[in-house]
Amino acid sequence: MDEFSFINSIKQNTYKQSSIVKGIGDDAAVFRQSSEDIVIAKDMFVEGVHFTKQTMDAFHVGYRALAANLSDLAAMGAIPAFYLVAIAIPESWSEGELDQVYKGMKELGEAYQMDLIGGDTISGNDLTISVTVIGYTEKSKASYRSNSQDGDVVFVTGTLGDSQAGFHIINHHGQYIDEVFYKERHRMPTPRIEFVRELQGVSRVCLNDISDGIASEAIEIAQASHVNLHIFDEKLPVRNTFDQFPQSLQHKWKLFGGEDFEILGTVSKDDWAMVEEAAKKTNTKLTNIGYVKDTIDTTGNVFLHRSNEKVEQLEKKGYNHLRR
Ligand SMILES: Nc1ncnc2c1ncn2[C@@H]1O[C@H](COP(=O)(O)OP(=O)(O)O)[C@@H](O)[C@H]1O
Ligand SMILES: Cc1ncc(C[n+]2csc(CCOP(=O)(O)OP(=O)(O)O)c2C)c(N)n1
Ligand SMILES: [Mg+2]
Ligand SMILES: [Mg+2]
Ligand SMILES: [Mg+2]
Repeated sequence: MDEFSFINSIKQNTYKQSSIVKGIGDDAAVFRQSSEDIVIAKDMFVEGVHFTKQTMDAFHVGYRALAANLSDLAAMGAIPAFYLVAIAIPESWSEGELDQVYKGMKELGEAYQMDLIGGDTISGNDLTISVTVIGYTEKSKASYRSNSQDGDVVFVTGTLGDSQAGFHIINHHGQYIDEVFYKERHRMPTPRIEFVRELQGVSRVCLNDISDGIASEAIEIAQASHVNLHIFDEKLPVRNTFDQFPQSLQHKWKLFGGEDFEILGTVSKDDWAMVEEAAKKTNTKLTNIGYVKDTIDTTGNVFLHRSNEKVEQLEKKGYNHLRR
């Protein structure tokens, strides 16, 4: 294998998106768009930081790298269309493994009619994948973190803490219930594209996806919208077998764990029924976990109401790459 035969091997023969003018094979890709807003996001996925050969198979590496990026498109309410992949490949990764990485990406990409339209290939010391995704929304319909308002309902999809529970199971030998579910939530998270696309009829919705833990993502919404979020610990959705783990770990994983790639959002009370309808239609678990309160004296804070009536202000202490 050399660089160019590798690129040839990953190149699509045909494209699904009708807006494509030039895909892989020139200095850049070209697509044509006239009436929608273009949405672009990039997330890296790096050996030793996001995964090791012990925590994931090559297929999962590709799948998870693209899933995290699709989750960011979901958080904008966007329809996925294209992706570009820059990859640094160590000598220790075989041709067969690389093939599996791209198979993982392809499986998810094809599920959303996405085309791989470019990227870059180099050799490197740790497998590093940098994905760029491109999607679109109807004009002015992107769901910004700054869209939250006083009185909104706070909601979250799916269950929380699963990915870190899966990571724990992978790294600690032992007997666990529901092992397959938790491991898969770590390796093959579901970007909530279908659900957010059903929210198009809602006039204003605020969304953020949970990569660093719900506390961190909730604070991002509170700060961008200049509001306070109040969430109830007892309402935070967890898997029915989550109580097999020590309580302190449950608390840590569901609030600060991250990598669940669920959607945290807020919407007006009047539109809550439409969100419930979207969840039902797309078979997505949805939970009302609290409310938004605008006060004159403080904004940008998130308060966790505990079952003992105690209220604590949450810190942004989820996953943070440059915390030193
Ligand atoms: N090195 C960088 N250069 C430019 N923009 C960046 C860089 N890192 C992050 N960003 C931007 O900062 C914002 C927040 O990034 P991030 O916290 O990674 O979001 P998310 O958790 O949704 O992936 C995004 O708009 C992202 O594009
Ligand atoms: C080997 C390994 N160590 C640690 C983790 C935990 N971890 C790594 S990155 C991360 C946060 C999410 O990744 P990030 O790059 O911050 O995604 P973004 O917020 O940009 O979407 C977590 C919880 C892991 N998944 N694998
Ligand atoms: Mg990011
Ligand atoms: Mg995000
Ligand atoms: Mg992060």
